[in-house]
Amino acid sequence: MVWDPNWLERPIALIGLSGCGKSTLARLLARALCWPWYDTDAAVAASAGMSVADLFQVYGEAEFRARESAALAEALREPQVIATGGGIVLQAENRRMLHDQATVIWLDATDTTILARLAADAEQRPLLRGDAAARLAELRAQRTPLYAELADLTFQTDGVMPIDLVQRMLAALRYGR
Ligand SMILES: Nc1ncnc2c1ncn2[C@@H]1O[C@H](COP(=O)(O)OP(=O)(O)O)[C@@H](O)[C@H]1O
Ligand SMILES: O=C(O)C1=C[C@@H](OP(=O)(O)O)[C@@H](O)[C@H](O)C1
Ligand SMILES: [Mg+2]
Repeated sequence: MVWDPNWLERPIALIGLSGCGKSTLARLLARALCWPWYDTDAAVAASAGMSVADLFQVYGEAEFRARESAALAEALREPQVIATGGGIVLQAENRRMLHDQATVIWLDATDTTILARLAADAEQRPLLRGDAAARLAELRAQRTPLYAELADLTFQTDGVMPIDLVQRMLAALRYGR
């Protein structure tokens, strides 16, 4: 990682697998920076008038992905902290937008941590239904190279409270740690 003085001049996008803390951290980091925040999943749910889980079930993943790309494009129009969905990196167009227009922070956690965090919430994470551990392993294998290629900064979140992660992010963004 090489510190870039322009990191705080662009929208900040949080990427990573489900359960690594993107939605939680985006709000907290935005508050600390006095910036707005945006969650692409919340925007998609609002645009469809139904939950992400119901959208997957009724209209399918392709419809969700199209709405997700539109939400990302809208989010990148102003400086704010953006929580993406774990699959945002699947589409080349989304990767191009993130690379060109955002400071990208990759949040990671071990499978054990993610499964524990999401145990109470499996119904709202359609891609982890069924054998969640096996699905998570597949998603990690497919997506890790995509997250790694885009990331300006990376944080391992296991055992670190959100508020402490925000302090680490601020230090890295402002001073390169
Ligand atoms: N650093 C953390 N330590 C412990 N629990 C966390 C942490 N970050 C997020 N969580 C919890 O994990 C769950 C998933 O977090 P969320 O922000 O929705 O992740 P994502 O948006 O990446 O899927 C939530 O219950 C949240 O409270
Ligand atoms: O990993 C994925 O493809 C998805 C992750 C979810 O967001 P979180 O990463 O916030 O759980 C949500 O966008 C949708 O269920 C698909
Ligand atoms: Mg989220």
